[in-house]
Amino acid sequence: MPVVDIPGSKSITARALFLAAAADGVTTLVRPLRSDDTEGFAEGLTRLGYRVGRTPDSWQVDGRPQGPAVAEADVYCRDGATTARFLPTLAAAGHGTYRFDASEQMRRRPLLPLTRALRDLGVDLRHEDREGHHPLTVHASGVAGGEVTLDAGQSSQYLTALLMLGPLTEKGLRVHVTDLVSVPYVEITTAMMRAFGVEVTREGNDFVVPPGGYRATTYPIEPDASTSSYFFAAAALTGGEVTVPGLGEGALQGDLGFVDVLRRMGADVEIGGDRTTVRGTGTLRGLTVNMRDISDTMPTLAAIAPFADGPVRIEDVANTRVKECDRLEACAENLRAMGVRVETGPDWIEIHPGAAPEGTEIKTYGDHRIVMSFAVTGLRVPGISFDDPGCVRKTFPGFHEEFAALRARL
Ligand SMILES: O=C(O)C1=C[C@@H](OP(=O)(O)O)[C@@H](O)[C@H](O)C1
Ligand SMILES: C=C(OP(=O)(O)O)C(=O)O
Repeated sequence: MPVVDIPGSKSITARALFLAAAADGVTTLVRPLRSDDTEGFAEGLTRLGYRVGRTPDSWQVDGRPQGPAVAEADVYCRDGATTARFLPTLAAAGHGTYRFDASEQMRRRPLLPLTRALRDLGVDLRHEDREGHHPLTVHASGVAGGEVTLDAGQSSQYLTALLMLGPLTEKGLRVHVTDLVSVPYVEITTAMMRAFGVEVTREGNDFVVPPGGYRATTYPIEPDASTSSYFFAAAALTGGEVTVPGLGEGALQGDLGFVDVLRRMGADVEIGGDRTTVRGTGTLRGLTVNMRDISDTMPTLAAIAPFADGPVRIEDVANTRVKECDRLEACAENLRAMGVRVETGPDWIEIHPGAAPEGTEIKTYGDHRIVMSFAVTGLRVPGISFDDPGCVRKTFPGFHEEFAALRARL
């Protein structure tokens, strides 16, 4: 019975770094994710003058409720959207001139609703080249707070950034949200803010955050639920069994809900107090599923869909087009290269199982999830390779070794 130790959650590590930096006192992150995204986040904090101490199993952050310790900084956010969207927001609460840039991939990804909201709150924020994209400079002089309207229909990260900024403002924040995707990620944010001493209240479409700052704490990081999806999918696809410890009934991450999709398809799923087990049964039913809440697992499902007993239709995932790549088209293109019939629309993909898929070199577009998803397909299709296998470093540098070890045990 393979038990797989999954590295820490990217989303929780990024939030914990932000909240720790903003808190009064020293916070310890226990078992943070060590990957390109989170190392980039920690490096960004260091550039802004925060002290981040590291041991193999924990990171310590000296909080600075008054904001960055330096008056000027140049921060490179790499490929991380959490870094690229959360750090400029944190910096806005301080006093100084902070420039943020990112990789080509991240520069293409949108940011405008967040930067508009920050400007509406009085932040002097200037985009260098293209409005709503990196690079950008924040001329920070603190944030008074008040009311602001936000369209988070493209990314919930805009809302998370503003909510986490709230306690650092003088008056607190009321964010009126006109649209919102990836709702469970906002629930991670509010649960974590509570652990750092701040209660966010919801009044209809308004999120209300009190002023007053954060309290430092010791924060254990859950294993990453999105990363776990590849291992759970592997069990469902091969008739094997996979247990992930540390992710159970009380898990913060909505992406654990991917196991409910596998259950609907025919897998046996057990969610215990502190672990989750998926057992493949040999049945993989086709289905129609709305993945608006758990869209990082859309490629995982697309990658096993050719083995279902009927069409798999994934709906309401328009924003997967503005992730590390256009994931709907990347999944469709790679499945077609394997000989699978696929259709896509503005916010959906439909995969039609047919003849046995053929091996191909997967076009990854530098997207870690395209690699990890099609590695699962590779359990049933000989001859799958990747044009850029190393891009898994974004969230799981050891993925290929761990997955090979699982493969040998399934
Ligand atoms: O807040 C977060 O940590 C994340 C939110 C989601 O993004 P969107 O809200 O842009 O869908 C998710 O896809 C991303 O991997 C991490
Ligand atoms: C979309 C993702 O990352 P981010 O938006 O945090 O860069 C992801 O990890 O799938």
